[in-house]
Amino acid sequence: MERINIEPLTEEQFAPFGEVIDLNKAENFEINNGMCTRFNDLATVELGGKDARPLVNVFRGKPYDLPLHLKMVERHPLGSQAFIPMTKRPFLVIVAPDTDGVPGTPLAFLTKPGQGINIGQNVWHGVLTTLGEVSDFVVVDRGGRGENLEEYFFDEGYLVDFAD
Ligand SMILES: NC(=O)N[C@@H](O)C(=O)O
Ligand code: NI
Repeated sequence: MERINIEPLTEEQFAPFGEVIDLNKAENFEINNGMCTRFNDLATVELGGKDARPLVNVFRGKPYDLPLHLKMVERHPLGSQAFIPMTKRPFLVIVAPDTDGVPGTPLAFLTKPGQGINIGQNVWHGVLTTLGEVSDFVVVDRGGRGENLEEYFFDEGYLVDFAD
């Protein structure tokens, strides 16, 4: 089975697939008489299709073991999907390029503690992959009419782990 090594998440490498949400780099300013810092406009919410509206959700992810046998990636043709961790725990992000409607070789990234991601509309990705312990994420994605989930099951799949 082909192996995929997990790399540190960088804006550059993730740029073709979406945005990295990092409060250390985000636009921010003081509000409420200096009692609050607003980290502003962290990601672009993409909403396509009929009656589209943003959904604000919490996903409580159970931890996966490594090595991970990646059997499937999915995409959301009608909208983006942002994952913002509610705890400062790294998680695994898997994305893949599209080649004529079929995912190419996936890439695997490990976030820094507290970093989130916004996966672009119609971008192939692995489902939320939590590591270590059950973790909550704020997830902002698209609601409305139409089918917003396309799944692709690999013949053999990939073994995802840290390099030896
Ligand atoms: N199914 C669902 O809402 N979650 C997936 O889209 C995912 O990317 O985790
Ligand atoms: Ni998804």
